[in-house]
Amino acid sequence: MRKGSFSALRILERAFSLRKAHSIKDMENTLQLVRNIIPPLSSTKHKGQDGRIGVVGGCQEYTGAPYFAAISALKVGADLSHVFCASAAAPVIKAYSPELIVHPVLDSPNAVHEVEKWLPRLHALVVGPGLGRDDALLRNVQGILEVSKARDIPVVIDADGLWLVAQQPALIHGYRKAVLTPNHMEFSRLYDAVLRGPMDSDDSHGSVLRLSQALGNVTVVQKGERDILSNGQQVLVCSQEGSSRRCGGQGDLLSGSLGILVHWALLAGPEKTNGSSPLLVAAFGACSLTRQCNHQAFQKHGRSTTTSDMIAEVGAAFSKLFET
Ligand SMILES: NC(=O)C1=CN([C@@H]2O[C@H](COP(=O)(O)OP(=O)(O)OC[C@H]3O[C@@H](n4cnc5c(N)ncnc54)[C@H](O)[C@@H]3O)[C@@H](O)[C@H]2O)[C@@H](O)CC1
Ligand SMILES: Nc1ncnc2c1ncn2[C@@H]1O[C@H](COP(=O)(O)OP(=O)(O)OP(=O)(O)O)[C@@H](O)[C@H]1O
Ligand SMILES: [Mg+2]
Repeated sequence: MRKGSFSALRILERAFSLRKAHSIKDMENTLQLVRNIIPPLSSTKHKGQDGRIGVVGGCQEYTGAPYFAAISALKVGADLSHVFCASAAAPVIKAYSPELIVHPVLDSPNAVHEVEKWLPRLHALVVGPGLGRDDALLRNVQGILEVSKARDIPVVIDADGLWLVAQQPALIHGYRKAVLTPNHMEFSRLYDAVLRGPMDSDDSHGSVLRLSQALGNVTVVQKGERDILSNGQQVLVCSQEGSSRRCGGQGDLLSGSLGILVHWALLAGPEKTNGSSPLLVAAFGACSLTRQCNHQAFQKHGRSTTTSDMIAEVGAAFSKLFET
């Protein structure tokens, strides 16, 4: 190798390691903000006080996704976790877990009312895991989103909930208590629908920032090799070590965890997040936790790792990241 190209390589290596050190420091600072929003365990609290979460999703085809989301909210620390699903999915989800409260209402003609009557008792909704794309169900979910917004309930929107938002961005435009958690495909579909053009794949920070701004500063979490999070003002990157195992359901773990973290973050407020947006801090917490669960499960199970193995790691991963 020529001398000039050798020193250029050294400079590049140094720049890379400085950037890495900088991003590790940023990650640690943001993890500290997540720690600040976690409510202390206390013997004086009553059931429900640390969070009651509702998951809206689950149809004939998909029963795993709403289960993963709802059980993850409980494992992270919610006291009660409800699932509002289509009637065909309910007995299956109930059979997975006695810990979930399951309402077979989503395909009923009164679906919006059936969910709305529970809203005064819920702190946050996770809308979309395993919802499917049936028009009648999506119309009901549109109504549920409208009544939830009217009551100022925080909503995490994932999976087929994002399909609905791509059809009707006005549904959540400007709603500051919404967080969207698109995967690669969901992000490009949303970007196309909202910004009326393909995203620039060489500028993922800019794309996430622009999508959030175009949606009226709704918080957007683009999941991927690195998760990129923005509220249209600030951009955070989560590159917590995970693994190369990409089994289905990991996004459901993320959206369910985020449901409870969003509630905790809003309760704690910006004083506890050092002026950063509570929703961004919550989203950073859920991304780090999901990736840490993936890392720990992969250490034990390698290629056979599934989302159930990751859920079994939630307790240890939470302690490692947030209870140090
Ligand atoms: N056990 C279950 O019940 C599960 C159900 N699921 C549900 O399945 C439904 C459809 O979800 P999908 O995520 O398949 O959504 P889509 O139907 O939009 O498909 C996304 C597609 O993008 C591909 N993709 C993902 N990341 C990519 C990347 N980085 N580059 C290129 N392609 C990429 C995936 O292979 C998938 O085929 C949702 O309701 C979802 O909740 C999933 O959550 C997985 C688990
Ligand atoms: N290439 C990758 N490397 C490391 N982590 C990744 C990678 N892609 C996604 N992840 C992580 O996996 C988790 C789920 O993201 P993913 O893109 O699989 O969501 P999803 O497609 O919605 O999942 P689901 O199957 O639940 O619908 C996120 O925490 C994300 O950070
Ligand atoms: Mg998904």
